Amino acid sequence: MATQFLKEEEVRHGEPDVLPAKDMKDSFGEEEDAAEPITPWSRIVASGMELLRDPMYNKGSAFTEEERDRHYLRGLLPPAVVSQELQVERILHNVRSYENPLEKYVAVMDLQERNERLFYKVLIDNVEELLPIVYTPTVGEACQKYGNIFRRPRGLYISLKDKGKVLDILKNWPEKDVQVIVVTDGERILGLGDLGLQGMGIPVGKLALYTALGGIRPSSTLPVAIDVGTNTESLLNNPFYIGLRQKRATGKEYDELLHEFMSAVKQAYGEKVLVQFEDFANHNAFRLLEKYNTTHLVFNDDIQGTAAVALAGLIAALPLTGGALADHKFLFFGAGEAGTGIAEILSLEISRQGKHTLEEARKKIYLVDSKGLVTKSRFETLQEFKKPYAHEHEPCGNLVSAIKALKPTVLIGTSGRGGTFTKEALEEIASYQDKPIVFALSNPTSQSECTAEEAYKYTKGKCIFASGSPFGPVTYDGKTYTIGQSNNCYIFPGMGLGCIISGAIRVHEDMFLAAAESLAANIKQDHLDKRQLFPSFTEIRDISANIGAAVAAKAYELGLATRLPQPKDLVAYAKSSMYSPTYRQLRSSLL
Ligand SMILES: O=C([O-])CC(=O)C(=O)O
Ligand SMILES: [Mg+2]
Repeated sequence: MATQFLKEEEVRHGEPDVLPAKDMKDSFGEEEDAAEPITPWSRIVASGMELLRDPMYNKGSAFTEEERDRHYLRGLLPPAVVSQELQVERILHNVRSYENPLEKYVAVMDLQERNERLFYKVLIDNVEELLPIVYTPTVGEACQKYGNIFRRPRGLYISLKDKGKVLDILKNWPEKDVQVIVVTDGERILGLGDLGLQGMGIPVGKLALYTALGGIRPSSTLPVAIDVGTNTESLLNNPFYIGLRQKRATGKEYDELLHEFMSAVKQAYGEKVLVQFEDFANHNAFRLLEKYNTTHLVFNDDIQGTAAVALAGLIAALPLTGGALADHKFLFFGAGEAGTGIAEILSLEISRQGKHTLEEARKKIYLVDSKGLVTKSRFETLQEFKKPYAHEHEPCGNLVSAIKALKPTVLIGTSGRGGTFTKEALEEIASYQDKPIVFALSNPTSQSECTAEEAYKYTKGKCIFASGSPFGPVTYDGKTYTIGQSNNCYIFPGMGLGCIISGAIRVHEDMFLAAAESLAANIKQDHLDKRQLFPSFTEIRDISANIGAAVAAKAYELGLATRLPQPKDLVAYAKSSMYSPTYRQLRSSLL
């Protein structure tokens, strides 16, 4: 009887996460009517062994006696019926028994393939412990070895071989109501470089966080990896590599595939699907964003998400340093997506405070790239995105000489190069500045410009520190500091939620400013006492709801929202729209 069908109430995003009143009654009840119409929120799911093999509906040993009888599961499961809470404990027990983070990653991601609600319950209830596993830093190692640990495909793989067929590929995806896509071409995965198709681990991980942190329904998320080849020899020579064995296509060939994808996305899912560009190399990231942000609902996480989160950290730090943002001098080490993205949002925020023009604000910001300080004398040869920061200044060949010459109060690492905030550099900034702000934002941990411990040690406990990858607390000179993680995962889930609940059709930079301000507002005196610039992840779902509401409010204000009328209480509406991983009852139907 494997063909018997069940239905589960499925809540769509933008609809509050409650069932219509008539369906609130216990769905096991005899009142079930075969002729009952299927609501727009219903889904048809198989029963018996097929049900156990379907990660969206499988509850494993948590299926109740009644469900086992009703849904043809008796005998297919061992007799012990356990609660979801006990299942969570069991999973944690197993995950903790592995010492190697990559083994933990495989164990947790396997769960996502078996039992999706349990996966999210484990993740949501243990977010601080598991974030470094499903996300930075372990996801970086997972991508490096993606071919070796490959078990089951997840997401859509679109390669040069598929040119002309991209819409057909989207049609192969089982979900029709996609609301958020994260797409990468794998050319700059974290600070690990070109990992080709193995970069797929990043969209998969980011979207797991859209659900766990931002409450986006898993079935409405779609990870995509675009395969145009890789220039990484070790991957091309690895028999387990999962992508095309060729060097990266560029120019017209690349642009055509990307364009076909972007057009197909709109055709398949409409105007309101959010596309997050992730881990593209600089030479494509800026131009793709510019090309598509007037026609699609898109943003680039590494430029704009990273920028908003860093801005939130800088705003949060002001009570510690005193003064306003405009009173600081900023030096960026690394002038790519993150560096210039932060520089731009920072200039915008300073200019919005009314005392400075955008031009004046930009003058407070200096960039160091691989050739040294970005100066006017280099203007002609600079990439476009660096040009606003090419100021009149003597050349400085390296970071330390730039610190000496400029005496910045804020030092931000976005270089993708580990260990580059040397003892000398950190000692220098602490030599003239009482409370220097030092952000080492590159990921994963191996690429962080310095460790939290080094930052406190070499500045003799003076610095106010944040990092892109997680670090545990640091004790220096008898004081213990909590290290805030300036990672875009504080922003993108709330940004997605805000776009969805408002039905936004474009992402505007002011929506990122609103998100940053909302995040910064979580930092209170007790955080500042520990010099912690970002809140703990245990509160992240409420924080995401607040960010979502702030983003949505801005979208309404800018006339970019299509879901009308505007809900009166956006925070309550955001919260009620969030996915909950608690098991739902399956209803018997269509007998
Ligand atoms: O994934 C992360 O941890 C943050 C990010 O976008 C990157 O480093 O590229
Ligand atoms: Mg990224």
